[in-house]
Amino acid sequence: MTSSTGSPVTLEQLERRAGTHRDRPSYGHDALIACDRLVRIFTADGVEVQALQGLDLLVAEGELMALVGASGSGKSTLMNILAGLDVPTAGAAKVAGRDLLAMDAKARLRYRREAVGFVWQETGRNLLPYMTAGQNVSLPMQLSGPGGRGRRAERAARAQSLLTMLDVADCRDRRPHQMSGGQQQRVAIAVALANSPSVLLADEPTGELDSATGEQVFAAFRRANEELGTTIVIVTHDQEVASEVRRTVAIRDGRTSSEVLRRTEVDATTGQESVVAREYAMLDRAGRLQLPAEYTKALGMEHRVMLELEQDHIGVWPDTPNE
Ligand SMILES: Nc1ncnc2c1ncn2[C@@H]1O[C@H](COP(=O)(O)OP(=O)(O)OP(=O)(O)O)[C@@H](O)[C@H]1O
Repeated sequence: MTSSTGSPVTLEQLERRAGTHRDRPSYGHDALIACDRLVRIFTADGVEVQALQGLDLLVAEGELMALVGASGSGKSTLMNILAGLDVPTAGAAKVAGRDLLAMDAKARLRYRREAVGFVWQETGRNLLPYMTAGQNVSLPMQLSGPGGRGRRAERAARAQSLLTMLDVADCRDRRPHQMSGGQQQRVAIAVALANSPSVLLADEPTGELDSATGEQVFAAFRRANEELGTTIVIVTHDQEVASEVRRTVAIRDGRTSSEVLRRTEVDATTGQESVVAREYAMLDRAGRLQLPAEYTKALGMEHRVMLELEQDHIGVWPDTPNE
């Protein structure tokens, strides 16, 4: 074997290299959500659908982030896995220290009750129709652990404070059909937060609402994130929601393909604040990079491209065999 300089690699160098690798912290060791080469294959009528094709995703504790992607790209499949409702075919997924592939039925139930909360698009799926908002929020606390969480009065007090935080205290004694869609979704967030989950997952939570109401619901997520520190992942088609979070991750064909990061910059002379957004392509751990379809189409890139390593960047050119 030779090194990059052409000289033979010594045993000592190989050992040192192996040692560095051993000491390196594992992928996503400090992330609250770590998906590593996640694969989910569905078989329907003998046909295989690869809904997730080696998806990598890290979410830090305390983040409020959005997932976007075309219909069928795998967003709901990922959310169902993170919610503990579905199990991946291969890969690894850890949420709040729990290995989602290794949980038995009992651990999975506890995970769903205590570690994650979810809010779905269909308002009717989030709340029990015959219970008031206050009862809906108290229920998960009652169901968790032996004897439920705290006494009845404590549960009612917590329900009241969550409803107040999310600006729907006036709905406490109303049943879902007596509330607007936006109020129902905010009560649903309170239900999801009842057992102080580490992660709150929301699949198109503003999908059935008009934009003004959707904004109020998004404000409720933001409040939960800021006041309780809950990590929140929202799947959305809503451009408004996607542009209001610090990080938006796009999923394409069952993989994370690009990411938009936003940060606030303050103008040195005027002191005025503005949000600067920057788009990044994802580089997976095997070095694979997914080029945006519009870029490859614009330059007629297909099958293979030419690469050149420059001092501070890598050049990518269309394959032009006749030149
Ligand atoms: N239970 C299932 N059985 C078979 N195929 C499925 C199943 N669930 C999802 N799929 C397929 O997996 C792919 C990803 O679906 P998924 O629902 O995760 O996409 P999505 O990004 O959430 O789409 P949308 O935005 O329309 O909800 C699709 O091709 C879908 O048809």
